[in-house]
Amino acid sequence: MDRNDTIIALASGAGRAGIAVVRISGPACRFVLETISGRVTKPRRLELCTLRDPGSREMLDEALVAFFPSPNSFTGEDVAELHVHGGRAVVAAVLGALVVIPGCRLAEAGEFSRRALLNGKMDLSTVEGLGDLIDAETEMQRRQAMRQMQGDLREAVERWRTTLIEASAFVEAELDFADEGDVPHGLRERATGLLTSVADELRREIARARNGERIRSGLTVVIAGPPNAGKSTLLNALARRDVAIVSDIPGTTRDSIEVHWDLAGVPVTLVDTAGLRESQDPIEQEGVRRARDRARTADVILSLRPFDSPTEHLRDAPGAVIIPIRTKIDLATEHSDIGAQADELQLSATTSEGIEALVAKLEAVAKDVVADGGLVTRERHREAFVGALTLLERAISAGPDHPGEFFAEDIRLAMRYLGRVTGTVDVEDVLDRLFAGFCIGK
Ligand SMILES: Nc1nc2c(ncn2[C@@H]2O[C@H](COP(=O)(O)OP(=O)(O)OP(=O)(O)O)[C@@H](O)[C@H]2O)c(=O)[nH]1
Ligand SMILES: [K+]
Ligand SMILES: [Mg+2]
Repeated sequence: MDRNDTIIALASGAGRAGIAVVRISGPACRFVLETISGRVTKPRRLELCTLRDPGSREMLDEALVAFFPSPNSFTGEDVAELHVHGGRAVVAAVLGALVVIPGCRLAEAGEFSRRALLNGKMDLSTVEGLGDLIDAETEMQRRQAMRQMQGDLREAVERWRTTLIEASAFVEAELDFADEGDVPHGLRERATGLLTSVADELRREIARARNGERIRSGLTVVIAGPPNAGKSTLLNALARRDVAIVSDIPGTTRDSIEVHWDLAGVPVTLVDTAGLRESQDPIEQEGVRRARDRARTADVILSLRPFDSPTEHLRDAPGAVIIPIRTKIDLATEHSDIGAQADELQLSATTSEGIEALVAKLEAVAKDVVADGGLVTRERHREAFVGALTLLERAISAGPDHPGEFFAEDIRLAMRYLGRVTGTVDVEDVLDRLFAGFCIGK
């Protein structure tokens, strides 16, 4: 991947559209404009130009052209945008004409953003925010991505790093004075005070991290319970679609069936599972194994049991919210009813009783997640925060007799962890993975 190449890509979505945007970035940008549109247009103005094939001079399209000279552009390099008519053949012809210009080639996935990062226009956390913004499917994902793209995470990390640098300065001073055998009072205490303030903030963000990750990647809600509890019926009712097969034969559902759902702006994957029971049938056994697997990693478990079954609800799912539900209550008679357990939601898919209350409960869970979202949106951030916190806690608890050199080293390593979040250190580790998920032209 040569950084001196001028890169070209369709920046808008593929397929038929009114307008398509072709983006160009790199040192040959001016030459490209001269070649294809006859002139370099005025900076940051849209100008109507006739695009011509560089070889045959045949007209390719009428386009609005914008030129963003370096360094005031998305990538920091000379950038141009060609707003062409969005037909597939138009786009193919324009791209075809551009890539034969010397020094030009098609961009790789995420290459524009990578250049923006390498040229200091963005840091790793804001590039991630941009990626998430483009992938955002729900309102809360959009808001979260926007905050990160605008630099909320970066600013916090930079603030903490500044505080830690200040703390290091006190320790350095202490080490200097120690050489002279006359250490002024309170330097270590002041350094420890600064570390404590950063550690407190890190701890708070780590506590909220799961919620931030849930907003980004979605909540998993698993419907679990014995065969014929009405799990598939409930999935269909919530999805308002006939997604899963329902029958009065126990063991109908084998595979886990997933439906995507937008719950108060939070993306949700709703999973219907095989009825939990002992079975001789190897396929059903596998279904039950998958059901238990999904329940183990769920954020919310809808634990179902029919009104006439004494089944115990799942209770031991660490980290998950469990909503116990008693189903088919439309069928309950004095003889058959074995009674409600405390905290059970009463539900009938036939009469729709309880459905609204269940949705309200789920929305409340989603709202709690959103209300306590915080700065962390990815496991990568959480790991860096945990790493930094561990070192700060070690330094804080070591006490005043801890050698200053060790204290300073812990601070330095903690700063290194924080630097991973914004990409000031170890950036290459993360880049390839991050940009692989990007589309071409981003
Ligand atoms: N009367 C009544 N019948 C229901 C209700 N919910 C489900 N049923 C019936 O109960 C039977 C089982 O429903 P399913 O949705 O297939 O149950 P399941 O839990 O998915 O069953 P498995 O996939 O076999 O584990 C079907 O005949 C449904 O029509 C309800 O609220 N009231
Ligand atoms: K069934
Ligand atoms: Mg089922």
